[in-house]
Amino acid sequence: MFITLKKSRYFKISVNIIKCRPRSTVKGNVEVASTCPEILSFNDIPGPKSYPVIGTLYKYWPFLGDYNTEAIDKAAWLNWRKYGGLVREEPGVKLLHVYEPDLIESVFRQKERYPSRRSHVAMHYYRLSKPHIYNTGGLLSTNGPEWWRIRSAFQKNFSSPQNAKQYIEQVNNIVERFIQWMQLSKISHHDDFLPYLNRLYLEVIGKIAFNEHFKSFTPQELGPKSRSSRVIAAAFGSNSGIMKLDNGVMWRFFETPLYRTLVKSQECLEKICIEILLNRVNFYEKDKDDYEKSLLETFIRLPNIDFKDLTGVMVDILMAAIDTTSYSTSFALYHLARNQDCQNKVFDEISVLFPTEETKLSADLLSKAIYVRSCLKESLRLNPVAIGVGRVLQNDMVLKGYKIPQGTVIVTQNMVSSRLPQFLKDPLRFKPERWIRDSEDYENIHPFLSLPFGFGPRSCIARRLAEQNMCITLIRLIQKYKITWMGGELGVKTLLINKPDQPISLCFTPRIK
Ligand code: HEM
Repeated sequence: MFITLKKSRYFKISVNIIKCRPRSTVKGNVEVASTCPEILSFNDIPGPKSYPVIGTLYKYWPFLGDYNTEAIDKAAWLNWRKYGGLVREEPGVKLLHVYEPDLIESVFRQKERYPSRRSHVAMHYYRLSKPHIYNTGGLLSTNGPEWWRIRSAFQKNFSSPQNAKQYIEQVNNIVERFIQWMQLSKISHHDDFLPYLNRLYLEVIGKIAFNEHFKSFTPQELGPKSRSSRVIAAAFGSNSGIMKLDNGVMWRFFETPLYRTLVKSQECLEKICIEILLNRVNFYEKDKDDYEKSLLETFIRLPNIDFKDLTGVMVDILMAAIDTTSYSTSFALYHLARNQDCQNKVFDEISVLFPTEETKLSADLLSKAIYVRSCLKESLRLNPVAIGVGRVLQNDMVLKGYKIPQGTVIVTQNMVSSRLPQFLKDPLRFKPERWIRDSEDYENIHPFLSLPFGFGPRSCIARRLAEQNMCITLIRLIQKYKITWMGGELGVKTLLINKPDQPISLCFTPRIK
């Protein structure tokens, strides 16, 4: 007798117990359960054919393989259709793709003292080869107790709600200056808006994190060789090669062009960070009372954190802050520009919360901008910057009747799952109301379906700041302009961070007062 197990809570509870339990089998994309006493092995999990020595690595090889690393989401879709909710691969490591939110939850509910990721492997190698500059591979790439040493030191100042709130005014001022610059520069839909958002968020993170004004909208800084242009290019140069390097092996034997780009980008970021850091250390020592509080200022006073730890975290911040926030804002603007009814609701909400342009943007008003925040949530569901979340399993576990050994690299496929009709209604539609409790379109969405900032102690350290910064940008832009989308259907290039695959072509029409 077969029963469907797709949403079974009983099944969710059973996945951690290695005993006789019902297990499901997958036939194409249809999941059915059978009563079966034994736990199956990792190799029994459906997935592409694995060969001796190379495993499934051939799938990633240029010309031979059918995976395009810049369109890895397409491969994830095909695998889901072909193999179902768990997909096994072996590109040099045991790799498991997990699609169903119940199973994703089980993975994250494992008690792990130091949740680990296998990513930024080449960057980790590069930083450890420079012990005079770095103590560790940094927050993004380090695992184990050394990761926790730096994460626990930095996270209080980074993540607490109180800490995020204190930057509202500074960020608002930067966004308002940006809008004035847009007006003066007569930005039109012929311009790609993304590079301007990169500059905006460089200004924002520069101010919040280092109290550094990059002046990136001045004519000199808009040039390609300026400091701000080099930082933005180096952050992108670091991020865009990470996934290919993680999947490649040649860089371990000789300096491949991609590894060289990574090294050059890291060198550029570390040089600029060290200059800022030296400046700040001297400044704080001279004049302790007269400064604007930046993250760096609080970090410098941390016990057990030295200059090399600070360099690592500053480079991580520049790498992690610019592309993520500007891509996410681009997608939010895209969805709002294509869904004028939603944009009108945002405008109505803003008009009530901010009756005049002089109304001060406060933490209290931001917390009341429920529709704006739901739009962001909905946009991040449809277009998360990462296809999913990666973890290295610390202990053996059983998932859907299969034994998953310790050391397996798990990739949760939230981007695909978040677009599946099994898990929410009308999934391809941009519908912020689905997140609003008192709306009639509210859906009780599984909490592990959309995880744009990851989950648990290893989740994005800057989530609150990033959400707040994007909210402020959306509020100020939509307050001023009716925004229309002038491009085609927007897709993604999967470069570790999902980049819009075409220019952000927006028409900004000033709203009539
Ligand atoms: C919309 C903006 C952003 C998104 C969607 C985002 C998303 C993510 C995700 C998915 C992770 C991995 C989480 C996990 O493994 O569970 C992450 C980690 C991280 N993010 Fe963000 N992020 C954003 C902005 C930022 C900003 C602005 C910063 C820095 C100021 C930042 C710094 C970091 C760092 C340092 C980590 C590594 C944390 C660790 O491993 O302990 N992120 N982020």
